[in-house]
Amino acid sequence: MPPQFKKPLEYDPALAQQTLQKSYVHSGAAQEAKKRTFLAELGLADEEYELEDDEEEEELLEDDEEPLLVASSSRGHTQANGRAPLPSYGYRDLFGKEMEARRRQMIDVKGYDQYLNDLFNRSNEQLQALRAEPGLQYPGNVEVIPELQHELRALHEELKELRSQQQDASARSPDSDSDEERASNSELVKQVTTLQRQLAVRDAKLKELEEEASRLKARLSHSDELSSSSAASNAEVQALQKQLSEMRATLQAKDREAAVLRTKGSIGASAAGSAEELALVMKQRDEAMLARETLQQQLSQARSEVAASEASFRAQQAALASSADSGEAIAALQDQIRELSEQHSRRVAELEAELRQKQVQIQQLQTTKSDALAAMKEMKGKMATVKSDAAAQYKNQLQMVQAKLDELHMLREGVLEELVTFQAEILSDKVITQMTRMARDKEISRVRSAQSDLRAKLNDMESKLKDAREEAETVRQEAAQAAKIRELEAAGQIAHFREKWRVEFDKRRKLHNMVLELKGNIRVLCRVRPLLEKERTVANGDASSMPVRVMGEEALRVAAVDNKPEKDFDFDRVLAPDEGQDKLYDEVAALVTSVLDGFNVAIMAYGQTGSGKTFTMEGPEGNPGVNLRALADLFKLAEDRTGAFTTTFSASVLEIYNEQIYDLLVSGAQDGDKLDVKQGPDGMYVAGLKVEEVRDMADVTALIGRGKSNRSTYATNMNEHSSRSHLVLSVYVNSTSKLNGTTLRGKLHLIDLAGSERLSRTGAQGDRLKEAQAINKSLSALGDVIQALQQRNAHIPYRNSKLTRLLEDSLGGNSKCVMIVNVSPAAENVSETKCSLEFASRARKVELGRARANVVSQSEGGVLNGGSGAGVGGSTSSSVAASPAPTRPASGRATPESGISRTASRETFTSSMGRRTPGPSSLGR
Ligand SMILES: Nc1ncnc2c1ncn2[C@@H]1O[C@H](COP(=O)(O)OP(=O)(O)OP(=O)(O)O)[C@@H](O)[C@H]1O
Repeated sequence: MPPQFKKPLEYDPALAQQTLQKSYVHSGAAQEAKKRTFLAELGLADEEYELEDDEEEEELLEDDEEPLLVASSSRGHTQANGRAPLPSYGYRDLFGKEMEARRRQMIDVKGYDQYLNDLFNRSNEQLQALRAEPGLQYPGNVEVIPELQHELRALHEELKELRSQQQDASARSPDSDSDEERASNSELVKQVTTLQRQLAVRDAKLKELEEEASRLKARLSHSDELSSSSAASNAEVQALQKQLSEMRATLQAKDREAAVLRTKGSIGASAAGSAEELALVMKQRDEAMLARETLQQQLSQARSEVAASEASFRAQQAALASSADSGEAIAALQDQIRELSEQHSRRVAELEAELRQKQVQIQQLQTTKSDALAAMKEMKGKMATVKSDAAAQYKNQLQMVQAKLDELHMLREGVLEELVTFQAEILSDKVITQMTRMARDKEISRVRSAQSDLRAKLNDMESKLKDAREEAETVRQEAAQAAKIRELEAAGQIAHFREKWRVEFDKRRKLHNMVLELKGNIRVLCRVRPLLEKERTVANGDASSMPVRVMGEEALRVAAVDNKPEKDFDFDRVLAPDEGQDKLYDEVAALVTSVLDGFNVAIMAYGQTGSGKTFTMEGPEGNPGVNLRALADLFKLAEDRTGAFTTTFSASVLEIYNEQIYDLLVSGAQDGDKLDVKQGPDGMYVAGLKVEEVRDMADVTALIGRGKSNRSTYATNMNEHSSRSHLVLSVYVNSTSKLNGTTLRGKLHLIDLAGSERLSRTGAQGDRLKEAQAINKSLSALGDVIQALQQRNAHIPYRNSKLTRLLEDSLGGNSKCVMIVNVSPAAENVSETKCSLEFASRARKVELGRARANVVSQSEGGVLNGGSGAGVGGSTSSSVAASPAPTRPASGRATPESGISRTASRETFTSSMGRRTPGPSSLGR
C-alpha cells in the first residue's frame, strides 16, 4: 500500500520518520532505474541531476543555518546533531512505485505544467497546515521547517531538470531538419516557456515561503525574549515579595512594640502619679508613631514599585500584542503571555490583599495607640483630680485650723469682755435692775408677739374651721339629698316591684282558686299567731331561730322535732303573726259571700288550745274575727242587691261538747233535752235547734252575746270548756229573686273547733282520759272523714260524730269548705304545731267536687240544684213544702214539727243573678 496523503495536515514526525525509513529501504536500484527511465523519458540526464542536486543543496542552506539532514556518499543521511544516521532520501523517494505511475498519468492527463502547479499548491497547503500544527507552538518542533525546506529544494531540482531539458531541446533544434522534429521542438519550446513562467511564479512563492519561515524564526526568538523578560518580571515580583515579607516582619516588630507600649501604658495607668513613667510612655508613643510613619512610607514605596512592575508588565504585554500579528504560533505565545499576565495579576492581587491586611493591622495599631492615648489621658485626669483633691483637703484643713484658732481667739476675747462687763455690772445695782427690766420687757414683748401670733393663728383656724364646717354641712346636705334620692328611687323601685309582684301573685291566686273551685278542694289557710307575753323567752326571741317560720305567702317551715327533720308546708295562704283579722277575712270573703248565691260554706278554725282559733273566729272586742266580718259583709251585700233580691238571714249558735249538742240560744240546763243532727230534704239540720232571724249586726251581736252568756252559765271552767268543745255559729240565707221568685238557699257554718292537742300531751288518765277521748271524738271523726274523702272512699264516716254529721253537707258533695289551721310559734308547742299542720295538709288534699248552689224554684218549691238543704233546723223537701222555714223565728227550738223552715216556697232561680256569682269569677278578691 502506498503511503496515505489524505490527511497531510496531521503531521506526525514519528510516522514521517517511519515512512522515510520505508521509502529508503524500498528505494533500491530498481527505483533508481525507474527514476532514470523517467528522467530519460523527459530527456534529463541522471548524472547531471545527481551532481546538481548536491550543489543546490549546499546553495540552499543558509550560512548560519545548520542542515538537519546531510547527504552522504553512500546516499544515507547523517543527523547533524549527532543522533543515529537517517537514510538519505530524495523527493522521489517519498513516493512509491504506484505513486510514480500515478504521477506519470497525471502529467499525461493534465500536462506537466498543470501537474507542477497542483503539486506546488498542495505543497503550499501542506506548508500552511504545518504552520497551524500545534506542534509548532513548541519551539522544539521547529525542525519541521527544514523538512519543508527540503521539499522545496526537491521542487527546485525538478525545475532545474526542466530547464536543462529546455536547453537540451534548444541545443538539439538546429540539428533537426525534419518538419516533425521542428514541430515537436517548437512544441517543446512552448512547453518550456510555460514552464519557465511557472517557475518564476514558483520562485516568487518560494521566496515568500522562505521569508515566512524566517519571520517565524524571528518570532520564535522573540518569544524566547518574552520568556526571558517574563523571568525578569518574576524576579521583580520575587524581589517585591521579599520586600513585602520584610515589611511584614517590620510590622510584626511594630506590633510587638505596640503591645509592649500597651502593657507599659497599663502599668503606667496603674502606677498613676509617676511622671517619669509617663514621659517614658510618651517617648515610646512617639517612637511608635515614627515607626508607623516609616512603615507607611515603606508600604507606599512597595505599592509604587508594584505599580511600576505592573506598568512595565503591561507595556511588555502591549508590545507582545502589537508584535503578534499573525498565525497561531503568535496566539500560542499570546496565551503564554496571558498566562504570565494572569500569574502576575494573581500575584499583584495577593500583594494587594497583603497590603490591605497590613492596612488593617495598621488601623488596629492606630486604635491601640488611640486607646493607649485615651488611657494616658484618663491617667492624667486622675492625677490632676488626686492633686486637686489633695490640695483642696489641705486647704480645708488649713481653713479649719485657722477657723479654730479664730474661734479660740474670739472666745478669749469674749471671756475677757465678759469678765470686764461682769466686773462692771457687779459694781452697779442699777445696771442689774435695768437689765432685769430690759429682760422682763423683752420677755413681755416676746409673749405679746407670741400672743398676737397665736391669736392670728386662732383666727385663721377659726375661719378654716368655719369653712370646714360649711363645707361639711354642704357635703352632709348633698349626701342627705343623694341618700334621699337613692331612698326614693329604691322605695319607688320596691313599690313598683311589689305592685308588680302583687299583680302577678293575684293573677296566680285567681287561677289557683279557679282550679280549686273546679276541683272543690277544701281550702286551707294557716295562721301563725304572735308570741304571747308569757312565751317571750330567750329561746323564742330570736326570729331566725323560731321553730315556726313563715317562708312566704304560701309556705312555712317547722323546725326539726321529735327526731324528725325540719319540714316545709304549703297552704293556700299562710298568714304571718303580724297579719291582722282583715287580711284573714280577705281570704275567706269570697266564699262567705257565695252563701248569698245559695252555696253551703263551712269555715272552721283548727288548732291546739291557745293557738288562736277563738281569736280568729270571734276576735277580741274592737278587732272582730271572721264571724262578725262575715255577717257584716253578708248584710252589706244583701243590701247592695235589694233591688233584685229579697234576702233574709237567720242564725243559730250551738256547741258540741262531749258528743252532745247544746243550743246556746236557749238558756238553762239542757241535759235532758239533747239535740241530734238529722238529714232533711234541704240537707243536714239539728232538730229542735233554735234559729233566729237576724236583720243587722246588732241582732247578730246580741245573738252571739246570748250564746256566750248561756255557754258560761253551764260551763264550770270556761277556759277548759271552751278548749274541749266545738262552737258552731250557723247563718242561713234565703235570697229570693224579685224578678222570678226563685230562692237561693245558702248556709254558712262558722266553727271554732275544740283544741286539737293529742291526749298524751295532756297527760290525762283514767276517767279524765275517757272524758278527753269522748271530747275529742269529733275531731278524730273529722280526721277520719277527711282521710276518707281524700282517699275517695265509697263510705265516708260522717255518722261517727255529731260534728261530722252536722258538717256532712259542708264537707262533701257540693259545698265549700275552708279550714283555718291556727298554730303557735312557741318552741314548746312545735310538736303540736307540726301535728296540726300535717292534719291540715291532709285536709288540703281533699277534693269535694264542684260546688253547686241550692236553688229552689218558685213553681216547684223545691231545691233545683244541689242536694243539700240550707236549714239546720230544716226538714226534708217534702216537710219544707209542708212546713215552711221560719224566716224569723221568735224563740225556742227550731224543729220540723214546729214548722220552722228556711224555704217559704218553691221558686225557680238562675244562678247568674246577684252581684257575686258562685262561679270562678267570684273567688278572686
Ligand atoms: N292573731 C293573733 N294576734 C294576737 N293575739 C292572738 C292571736 N291569736 C291568738 N292570740 C292570743 O292568744 C291567746 C290564745 O288565743 P285563743 O284563746 O284564741 O286560742 P284558742 O285556740 O281559741 O284556745 P282555746 O282552744 O283554749 O279556746 C289569746 O290571748 C289571744 O288573744
